[in-house]
Amino acid sequence: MITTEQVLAALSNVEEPDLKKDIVTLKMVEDVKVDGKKISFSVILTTPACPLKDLIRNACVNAVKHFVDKEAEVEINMTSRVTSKSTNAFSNIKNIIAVASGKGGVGKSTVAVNLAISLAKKGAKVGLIDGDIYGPSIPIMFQLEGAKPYMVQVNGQSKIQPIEKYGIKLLSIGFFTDPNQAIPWRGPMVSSAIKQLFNDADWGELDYLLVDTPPGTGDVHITLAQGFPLAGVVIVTTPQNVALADAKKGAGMFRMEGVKVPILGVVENMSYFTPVELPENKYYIFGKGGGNTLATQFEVPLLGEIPLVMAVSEGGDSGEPISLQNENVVSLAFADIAEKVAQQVAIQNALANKELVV
Ligand SMILES: Nc1ncnc2c1ncn2[C@@H]1O[C@H](COP(=O)(O)OP(=O)(O)OP(=O)(O)O)[C@@H](O)[C@H]1O
Repeated sequence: MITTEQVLAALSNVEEPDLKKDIVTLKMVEDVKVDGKKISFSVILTTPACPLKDLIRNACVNAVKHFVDKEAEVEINMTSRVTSKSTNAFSNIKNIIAVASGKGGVGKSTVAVNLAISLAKKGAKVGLIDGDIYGPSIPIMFQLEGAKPYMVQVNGQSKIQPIEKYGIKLLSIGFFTDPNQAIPWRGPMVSSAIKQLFNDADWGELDYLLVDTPPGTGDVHITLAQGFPLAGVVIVTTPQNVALADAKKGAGMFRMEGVKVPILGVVENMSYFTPVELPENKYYIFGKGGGNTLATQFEVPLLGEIPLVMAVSEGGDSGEPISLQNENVVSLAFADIAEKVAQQVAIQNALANKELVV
């Protein structure tokens, strides 16, 4: 007769490739049930966007068949519980991810929005803060210009209710300012506005809260890096040398002593132009390989390369970001980037919690 102990012993041969420990030691296996040759259990991944899901599932099936019974009928419920740093002060927001660039106009907001949508499509609970005080573009990208968030009472306190669209909870500085009026932002004002978006809003439970930051390194970045337990930062660049040089400075700020925010990786946007009618033709109009060089210099992954495609800017302007579509080259690229970001967050959390030693 097969026992649950035998199943667990077999599964202790399955290694989580990123965390480099077996899935039983990592407490990723739950609800083991045995009924004759029918064996079922749950595997709890570190994120619903886990790129290793199929690999781990296959390894589990193989381990049970190899070590327990080759005729076993294995049923696995692949589920997830998103991890967080144990020092994270927010009990409801598991991971805050900043999206930053050195230069303006490289597609930072485009990446932040499509990344948020791609993570939500994988089943994660996602929030997005538009912290680009100088040019908040998220209201336009979600067709929410002029929208005003409601206030709600939470435990006797008045809180801002984020606006929900496409399954994402959103707050933008743009919801509280007049788009026709330029605001002379001073350091302390910036800092308190950003803090309010976090602390005075009713975010509920979130797996990932993405923050779109202004270009460069300024008060928003300092406030975030010093005041919040960031899970990491995603650096967006285009391939040109000028963009790369600025991206290097931007990324460098997060590496400074006293800041030390993990860089999750580099996204190269507008990597090449591809005509709709000839998708196999790639024209590297801004140069080739810059994002990869930057990622190598910082010893971080290149998370992906997004082509220059008209549908991306059309999606942004019309309030229907391209990642809402399914079988599209760009939305597939963003889906892949979302998996890689979630994977890097899980690795950084494991490192911070001393569950992973490198
Ligand atoms: N891969 C792409 N293909 C085509 N157009 C793109 C692509 N990425 C971004 N764009 C367009 O380029 C413009 C700038 O993008 P976006 O606003 O995302 O940049 P940003 O870096 O956030 O800018 P800012 O400096 O204002 O914060 C937008 O019109 C956007 O739709």
